Amino acid sequence: MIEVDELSKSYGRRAAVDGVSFRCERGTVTGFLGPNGAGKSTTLRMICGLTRPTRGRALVCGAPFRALANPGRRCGVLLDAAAQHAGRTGREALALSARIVGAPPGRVDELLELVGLAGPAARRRVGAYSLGMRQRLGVAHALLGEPEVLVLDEPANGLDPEGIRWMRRLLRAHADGGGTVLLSSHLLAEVERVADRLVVIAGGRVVAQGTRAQLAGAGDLEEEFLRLTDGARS
Ligand SMILES: Nc1ncnc2c1ncn2[C@@H]1O[C@H](COP(=O)(O)OP(=O)(O)OP(=O)(O)O)[C@@H](O)[C@H]1O
Repeated sequence: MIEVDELSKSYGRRAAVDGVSFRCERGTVTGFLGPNGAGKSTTLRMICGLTRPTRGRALVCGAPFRALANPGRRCGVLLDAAAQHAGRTGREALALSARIVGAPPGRVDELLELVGLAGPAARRRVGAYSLGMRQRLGVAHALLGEPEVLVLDEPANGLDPEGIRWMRRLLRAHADGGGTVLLSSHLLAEVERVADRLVVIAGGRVVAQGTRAQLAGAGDLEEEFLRLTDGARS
């Protein structure tokens, strides 16, 4: 479970995130949606203890991320798939993280298989990976410690249609198994098919949250999303 309470971050006089509050319950996928520059990444970074809030707080499994004893076993994180060591093979990178998290030896091959990087792909250097392959490896890293919570920033970036469907099914299965998933996107179509709840952010503020039906009823969700975020694109 994730609890975000009045989370705010200012850079100088500019508020990147301003009083953002929402909850992600176990067994659900929450889509965190907003146009470019809305404050999604900054919010996710604060949830994961990488950016210090100016105000407010975020709890993951009941505690601030930085206070979790072995965070990789509670909360799997994929914030920037491009930020991975280019010189290691996919398998080496994952094996190294497995040791840090304390994952059993067999987990690396199991995950490479799960994310579609088994075989020759696992033996290639990460520097030669496409963005989609890096996203897959990033997801494997996030899943290493078998965490309850997953926090993923734009995980569908660079994935082809088959990859997007694979990601959707993986996240759905994680939530259906009792996990908690929070994923961001600036593309409504990517998240509306998998998310149980949507949190829409624009200009650093939450402008709507709820189920699809609560947000748009029988109407057009895309129209509603564009209306809600109109004027807040930067
Ligand atoms: N380190 C920083 N210093 C100054 N301003 C920042 C910093 N990080 C983010 N910002 C600003 O905060 C605002 C929100 O940025 P953020 O990256 O959180 O948005 P986003 O919703 O993730 O956007 P995108 O979809 O384009 O990735 C933007 O105006 C951005 O320029």
